[in-house]
Amino acid sequence: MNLEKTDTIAAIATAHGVGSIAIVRLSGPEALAIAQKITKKALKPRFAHLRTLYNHQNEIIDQAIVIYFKAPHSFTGEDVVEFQCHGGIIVADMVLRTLLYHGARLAEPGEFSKRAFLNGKIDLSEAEAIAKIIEAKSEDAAKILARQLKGELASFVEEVREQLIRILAYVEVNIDYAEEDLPVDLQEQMQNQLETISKNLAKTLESSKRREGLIEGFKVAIIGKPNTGKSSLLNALLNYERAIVSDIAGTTRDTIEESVRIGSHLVRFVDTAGIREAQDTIERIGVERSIKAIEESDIVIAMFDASRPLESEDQKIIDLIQRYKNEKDIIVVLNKIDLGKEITIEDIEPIELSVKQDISPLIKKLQTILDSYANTEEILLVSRRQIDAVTKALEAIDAAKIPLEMGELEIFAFHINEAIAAIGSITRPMESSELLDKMFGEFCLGK
Ligand SMILES: Nc1nc2c(c(=O)[nH]1)N(C=O)[C@@H](CNc1ccc(C(=O)N[C@@H](CCC(=O)O)C(=O)O)cc1)CN2
Ligand SMILES: Nc1nc2c(ncn2[C@@H]2O[C@H](COP(=O)(O)OP(=O)(O)OP(=O)(O)O)[C@@H](O)[C@H]2O)c(=O)[nH]1
Ligand SMILES: [K+]
Ligand SMILES: [Mg+2]
Repeated sequence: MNLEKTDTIAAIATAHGVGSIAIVRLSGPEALAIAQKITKKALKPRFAHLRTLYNHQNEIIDQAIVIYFKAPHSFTGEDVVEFQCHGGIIVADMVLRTLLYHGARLAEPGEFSKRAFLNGKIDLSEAEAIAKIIEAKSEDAAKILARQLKGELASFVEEVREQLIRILAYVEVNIDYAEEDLPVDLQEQMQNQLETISKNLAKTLESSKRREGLIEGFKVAIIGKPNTGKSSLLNALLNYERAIVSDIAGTTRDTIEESVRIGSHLVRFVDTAGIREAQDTIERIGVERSIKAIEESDIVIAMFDASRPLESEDQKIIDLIQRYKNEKDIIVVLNKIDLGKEITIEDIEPIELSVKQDISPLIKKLQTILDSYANTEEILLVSRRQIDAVTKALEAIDAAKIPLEMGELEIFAFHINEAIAAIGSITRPMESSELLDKMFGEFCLGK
């Protein structure tokens, strides 16, 4: 039993700055008593009361909406009182200081969420979603995290865990009671079930990696020979003159990266140095850099100058398109169509445009591709920690296959237990207080 007395904690939950309302949160066993000292009135659970707030010298400091959430029916699972006071930093600070004067302690970053976790109100995957939602940089990210916050990943974890436990149950019966080998049909059945679980986990890992851009932003590389208008396109996409544009071939020397939102998506555009015939080392480096940019991107925009016949430098780009067309979404753009069309490229359906006039056909195409990435029902892992846990579970299941074939049931059970622990750690790690401190310590203050 934990005999340590839990502190009552307080913090400002809203952003530090000028806004119309600021919220101060108070959580812990003394929350109600402390709240009554500042409001001088009783509070009914889950009612929005308009109350006058007083400081310790009995001066009026604000008129605020005060809500009491009685334990365990609160965000933290403890008694919680919220003060929704007038915005700006001065009033909220006075309210906070008064709460501290009456015996509350200033919360550590993430301490409200940590308490919610320790009291079983949220699991770790939900806590992670809360932390990330606050920092989401696109609607895509916020939507995926809202699904996780609702417990989607937690249900997936629970399902896989139960399947593994069921397999383990067969074995345990056999370790204890049977001298002879597992019946062949049972062994086969277990192998099949493990295979299904493996496939399911591998699919989740794969689609999470492929859709990392939903959280972090998708990468789009712009490649092409010199002077096709790559930097002009970057500037048009960003709506400001980020990159130097000139009629001198080889203007862009190093890759330039910049992010912009397209609809609900966050996109990071990468403008590269033009690919030229590799006569010297520096130019070969240019080709290698473009290859790297392609490999690191989700979508490739390959630019050609429509007003000039196809040149051997363009052929290098076409070769790259052929090489990567099965792995990447590639959009071929024939730029400078305002100067007329001289180029012909076979077997490719390009978008013809003039970056100087209108890039909306390209933006439309990008939006269609990005929408298709975002439109997914699949379970997505959103942190390194979650990806590592699934990877570990997969490895443990893999390691269990041979002992199962050999009838070494204890070794088999050991590995399946490893897999169960690994997958379970996504929501409920074997309580290591260090891990929890580290995780919740990265949260914002007041969360
Ligand atoms: N004012 C306010 N808005 C907020 C929060 C908050 O703490 N305060 N949240 C903070 O992140 C988020 C909402 N999350 C919350 C989660 C649970 C409970 C809660 O009271 N849970 C109780 C009762 C459930 C119910 O009535 O259905 C419980 O789980 O028992 C409150 C907020 C976003 N908006
Ligand atoms: N007429 C016309 N000129 C364009 C268009 N787009 C770009 N240009 C011009 O083409 C030249 C090259 O443009 P850049 O954007 O520097 O080309 P780049 O592909 O980044 O060139 P490097 O960085 O040297 O590889 C500039 O003079 C631009 O003004 C267009 O749609 N029409
Ligand atoms: K140029
Ligand atoms: Mg350039």
